[in-house]
Amino acid sequence: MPDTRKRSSIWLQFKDFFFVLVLSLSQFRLHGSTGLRSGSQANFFPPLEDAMLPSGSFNNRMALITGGGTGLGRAMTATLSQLGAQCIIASRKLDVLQRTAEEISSQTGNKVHAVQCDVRDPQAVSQCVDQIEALTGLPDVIINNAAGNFVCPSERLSPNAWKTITDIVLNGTAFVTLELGKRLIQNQKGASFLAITTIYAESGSGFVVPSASAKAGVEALYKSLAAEWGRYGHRFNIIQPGPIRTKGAFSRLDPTGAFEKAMIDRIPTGRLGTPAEIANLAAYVSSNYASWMSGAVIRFDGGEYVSLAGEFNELRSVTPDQWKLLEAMIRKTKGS
Ligand SMILES: CCC/C=C/C=C/C(=O)SCCNC(=O)CCNC(=O)[C@H](O)C(C)(C)COP(=O)(O)OP(=O)(O)OC[C@H]1O[C@@H](n2cnc3c(N)ncnc32)[C@H](O)[C@@H]1OP(=O)(O)O
Ligand SMILES: NC(=O)C1=CN([C@@H]2O[C@H](COP(=O)(O)OP(=O)(O)OC[C@H]3O[C@@H](n4cnc5c(N)ncnc54)[C@H](OP(=O)(O)O)[C@@H]3O)[C@@H](O)[C@H]2O)C=CC1
Repeated sequence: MPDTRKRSSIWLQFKDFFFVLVLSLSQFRLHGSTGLRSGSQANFFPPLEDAMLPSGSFNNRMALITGGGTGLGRAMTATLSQLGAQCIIASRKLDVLQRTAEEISSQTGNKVHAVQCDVRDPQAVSQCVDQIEALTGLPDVIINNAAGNFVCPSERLSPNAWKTITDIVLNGTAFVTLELGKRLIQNQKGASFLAITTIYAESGSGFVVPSASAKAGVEALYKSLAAEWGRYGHRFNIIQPGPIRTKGAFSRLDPTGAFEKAMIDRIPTGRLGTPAEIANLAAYVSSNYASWMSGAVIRFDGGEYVSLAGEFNELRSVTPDQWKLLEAMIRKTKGS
């Protein structure tokens, strides 16, 4: 390589390194020594971590949670198990599932089964449901939580990148829902289906376009089936979480940690959600306390969506002194 090209390539690598270093340092500074970030108003909205429903609410009930080995799915499994459910967690990584299953069942005393399944493959889904039928019988509660995602400018997406995300999120949810739905109908058994989408399923979002498209599809699927399959005893609901720090999500959506402060700044409750909070909501929606709830879309985001949407919300940063000036200017205006 000629010297000038070598020098410019080294400079480019240095620039990349410097960019990541600055982002990482800013993250360190923002996290402070506690590792937690929040706005001052977060003190008004402390997260409660204990299970909300009465103990035994899920006694004699079977719950399938896809992606239940990690993150939010794991928290939902822990809560349902604590409330008496026998849980089945399913995803690709059997070792992760088995570890989670053992940890949760040793805490709650209720059995948690681990079943390997790639939801993109309809045959694997059908075999997984065979396994579930043999282990516990058909479930009463189905939570479609498994997902794949990463931030990426759309012009950099390969066809396979698009297919991978939409296969996991939309096709995977459809395969699991249809396979279980058909068997439940055949057995004349009712069930609660819950899909975990996200707030941008409604608005769309740049840089996560396959995820936004697939999550919007999941919402259409669940709203449609809520209308069609009530006659078989099936309820379909949707939770749209805002940002909740999990390794799976944040390592792919905010790899340097630089965007977390911006998220918190625009969340009116001044903090991220916690896995235990969403687990309580998922448990309520899946329980018989919510037996009249179907076709619902529940946004659970500390107010982030409305905060992003309102044209004038940035005026929050105007100080009282600045308001005095602004008001005087506005009042001085006469006519149009
Ligand atoms: C903050 C509020 C809103 C938040 C919403 C959050 C929503 C979420 O869904 S968070 C959940 C995040 N969790 C996960 O994503 C867990 C599972 N993810 C994965 O396993 C992987 O990340 C992946 C989704 C990529 C699937 O893994 P798999 O091994 O099946 O695929 P690969 O063979 O690695 O990749 C498939 C094609 O995608 C391309 N690709 C992968 N990563 C990227 C990237 N960062 N940027 C661009 N393209 C990527 C990869 O190159 C493959 O394409 P090709 O090279 O053409 O074959
Ligand atoms: N955390 C957040 O801020 C938000 C999360 N969400 C949603 O919450 C849900 C959980 O996300 P979170 O816990 O944060 O992230 P995780 O990455 O921890 O969870 C995703 C899960 O999906 C499983 N999974 C991925 N691909 C497949 C596949 N092909 N077949 C079966 N299982 C699969 C993974 O297990 P394995 O690798 O073993 O297959 C993993 O357990 C997702 O639906 C996500 O879209 C929505 C909004 C915000």
